[in-house]
Amino acid sequence: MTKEEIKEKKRKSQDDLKTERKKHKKDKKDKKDKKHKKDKKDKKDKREESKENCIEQIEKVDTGAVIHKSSEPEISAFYKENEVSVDYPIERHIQPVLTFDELSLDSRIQSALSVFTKPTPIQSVSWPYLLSGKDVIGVAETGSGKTFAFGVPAINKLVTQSSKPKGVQVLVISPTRELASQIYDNLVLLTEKAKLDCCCVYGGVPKHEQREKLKKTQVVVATPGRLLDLMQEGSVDLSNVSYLVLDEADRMLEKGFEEDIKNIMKETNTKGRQTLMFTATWPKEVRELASTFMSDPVKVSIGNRDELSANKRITQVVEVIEQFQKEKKLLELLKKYQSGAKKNDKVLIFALYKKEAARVERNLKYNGYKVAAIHGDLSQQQRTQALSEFKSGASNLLLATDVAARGLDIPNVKTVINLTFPLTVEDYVHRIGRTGRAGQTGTAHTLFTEQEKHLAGALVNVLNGANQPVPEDLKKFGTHTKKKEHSAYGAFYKDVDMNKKPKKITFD
Ligand SMILES: Nc1ncnc2c1ncn2[C@@H]1O[C@H](COP(=O)(O)OP(=O)(O)OP(=O)(O)O)[C@@H](O)[C@H]1O
Repeated sequence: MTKEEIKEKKRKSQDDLKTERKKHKKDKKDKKDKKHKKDKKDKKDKREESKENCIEQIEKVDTGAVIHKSSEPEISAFYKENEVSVDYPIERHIQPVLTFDELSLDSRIQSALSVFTKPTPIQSVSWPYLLSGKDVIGVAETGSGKTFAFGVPAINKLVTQSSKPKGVQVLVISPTRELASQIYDNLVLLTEKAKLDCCCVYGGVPKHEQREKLKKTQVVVATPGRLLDLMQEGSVDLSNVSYLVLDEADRMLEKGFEEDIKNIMKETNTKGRQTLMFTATWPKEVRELASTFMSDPVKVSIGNRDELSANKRITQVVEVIEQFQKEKKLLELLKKYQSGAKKNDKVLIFALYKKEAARVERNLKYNGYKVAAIHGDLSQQQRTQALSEFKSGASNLLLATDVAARGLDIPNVKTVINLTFPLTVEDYVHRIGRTGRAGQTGTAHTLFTEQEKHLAGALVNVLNGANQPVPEDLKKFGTHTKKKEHSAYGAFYKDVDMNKKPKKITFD
């Protein structure tokens, strides 16, 4: 063989090897894709099958607190209409309660519920499990009555106990002071009737009063930081806590809070504890960690919440603009959403960071708007006052950072304006969920800039999932996930991929 021929042969065998490798890689990818598709299909089939079977097989468990009255067709229609899914062995499913008549609670609790006509879907499905002592993960849209979903069984458990409850028995942990305070306001409606004490513990206010209240209370609502502080100084004993709730559970299980939660949980009655997690968004990243705190949990979800999804009663408008156009645009939007017949409509504006919020607040005031603000640079007293003015309607414009994104139940917020897009699309769903609550409708108007293009794909999915129009300008960003420094926030800016854990924001 000549030198040339040898060379040619070598080149050929290298080419063959390359082609072979490419083919192998492609086969591997095809196989993986096929498996992924098959797994997805199997999962879907399983869900459908479980839905079909569950009507026939669900137990009419006698919890003492539930008298099942609804017929199979009624339940079947309810499951379908509300897209209920219960993740639990089919033979251990319990039938939901569709009316308050099906509950046999302590009469004082029952009377507190009489202001409502019927349970919300998350209450209907989770109550039978909770009343029978099970650990529950409850996932339902924003504003769907989750506080009473976990609160009613908690207080009913206390009042129906054979012995008088001693020490702290029920503990609810929430990520922000405002939310803790709101949960407290709801639970007090139940505890007052039942002649029990309830106390709210959060930072930014003196400890003395909280210490005194903790000595005699059975129910505590707390933010993690202050609670740990009081635990460390020996002002609170959690060893009798047998009903523990993490509200906004996905936020509570994020990196920054995780350690605090572990430290709190280990001080509770770990053997006899019923553990609950409630949230509107349940990303994959926290599911495994959650299971380490729970025992044989039932996962109840309302609406198709496997995919991140927004409340469908909210009209979502997304506008792609340039960064520099934002503040002018905001003034136009306020004219649009607060003029004529809409003059007194409540509008909630979200900024991303407190510096931005402070600047926009000044600008709005300069333009003659009476605006209340709530962000981390303000004292707790200022925050509380701003929120209560907005709640009562004394002011109809509130500017907030993500401190107010989750859980806050403010009546009649007609419009949410996202001046700057949040760090994650989960936060977007929570923010816009401040409108369209308790069956009402609302509008969310979002200003989106190129700085956030890495979140465009996930946002498009949320818009599609709620049958909302997707602007062409947004589609142009595709599903880009490239890391990039934010021109407005520079080094403070963290690019958050939907597949990674979101950045922790400390509110406590
Ligand atoms: N059975 C019911 N019928 C009608 N309204 C109800 C019922 N239960 C609770 N509500 C009301 O619905 C509103 C929203 O409830 P809640 O704040 O518990 O929502 P949520 O699901 O916790 O929302 P988020 O995810 O934003 O925290 C409250 O004003 C509450 O009083």
